[in-house]
Amino acid sequence: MRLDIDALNAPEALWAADTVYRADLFRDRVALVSGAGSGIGRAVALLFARLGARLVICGRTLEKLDAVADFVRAKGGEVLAVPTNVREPDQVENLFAQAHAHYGRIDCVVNNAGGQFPQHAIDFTPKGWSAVIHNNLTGTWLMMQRAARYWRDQGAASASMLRSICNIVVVTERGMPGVAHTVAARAGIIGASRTVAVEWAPLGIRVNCVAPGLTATEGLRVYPPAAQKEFPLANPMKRPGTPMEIAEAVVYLSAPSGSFITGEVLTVDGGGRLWGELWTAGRPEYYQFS
Ligand SMILES: CCCCC/C=C/C(=O)SCCNC(=O)CCNC(=O)[C@H](O)C(C)(C)COP(=O)(O)OP(=O)(O)OC[C@H]1O[C@@H](n2cnc3c(N)ncnc32)[C@H](O)[C@@H]1OP(=O)(O)O
Ligand SMILES: NC(=O)C1=CN([C@@H]2O[C@H](COP(=O)(O)OP(=O)(O)OC[C@H]3O[C@@H](n4cnc5c(N)ncnc54)[C@H](OP(=O)(O)O)[C@@H]3O)[C@@H](O)[C@H]2O)C=CC1
Repeated sequence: MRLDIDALNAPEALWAADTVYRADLFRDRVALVSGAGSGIGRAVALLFARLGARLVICGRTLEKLDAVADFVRAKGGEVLAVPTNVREPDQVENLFAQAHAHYGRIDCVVNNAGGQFPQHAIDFTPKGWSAVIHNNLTGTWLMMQRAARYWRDQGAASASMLRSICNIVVVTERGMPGVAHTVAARAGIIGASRTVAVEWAPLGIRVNCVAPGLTATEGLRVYPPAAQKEFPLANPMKRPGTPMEIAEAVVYLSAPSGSFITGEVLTVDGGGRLWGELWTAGRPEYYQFS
């Protein structure tokens, strides 16, 4: 399979890509995107910026954030970049404090930061399991809860406020061999999202998830060549999704187009939930065809 990862993720290409949304959709809004220095998070941040949003972006690596921020500013957009490890409560606190001090408001939060390593579950060490659970379950949870407290402290919501949380997860229905730790973490986020969609509705907050299937980002390079070779078998379309396709789904849920949607998981996987095989750590002999 030829994955044109660099071309699909180039900021200029993302900025020029077709979008179904109107250019002022997020004018005067503030969108906070985690893990925005690369891949899906960067595509989401750039789409928000193209649609008029002022950005808060975070991730652990300042250089990656600066590159995105410089690009957006060169296009006339406004960005606050705050290096943050979402696993650390104090850093999450600092992120929201800086965002409020800078803009005085936050409208949408996209919890995209995350990742894992491929390994057969029987070989997980306690430390490896914990690292993935902390990154993807605890980190996303800390961001969700901080956002809800922020909006609660802002007072009653008005009809014009978005107050949207969108969590990037994985498709969990059939599990995913080779990444059981991340499937466990993301299933936890889906369950928590459905629960707080109810608890936080009185605060005017909507909570949804986007579950991408195989998506062509830099992140795929951590997978072994044997797994990468089989990635076209991941869905009936026999291709990876693009970061722009995921970004359009995130915007759909975050914008007024999603105003009657909460507690939902929007799967964007080319039908991979219905047909396909994704052996992230390679196909075991037992499952070979011959
Ligand atoms: C095609 C498949 C689709 C599946 C759907 C999802 C796709 C994607 O998400 S695409 C990619 C997204 N991006 C990434 O996954 C980024 C790369 N991953 C990581 O950064 C790490 O995996 C991390 C999430 C665990 C990073 O956390 P961190 O705390 O920084 O972890 P450490 O590097 O310190 O490692 C802690 C601990 O974890 C075990 N471990 C880490 N890497 C591996 C590995 N490659 N193989 C086996 N075990 C690993 C290990 O126990 C580490 O401890 P030490 O042994 O003491 O280093
Ligand atoms: N690509 C795919 O096929 C799929 C991806 N996903 C999920 O989508 C999200 C984005 O992945 P993708 O763009 O592909 O891969 P990337 O690896 O490019 O993106 C992950 C981003 O998250 C940041 N990040 C990771 N851990 C933390 C942390 N603790 N605190 C703050 N930032 C963090 C990373 O930056 P830094 O290291 O600088 O902190 C990086 O920018 C992830 O949650 C991923 O698991 C889900 C399904 C499929």
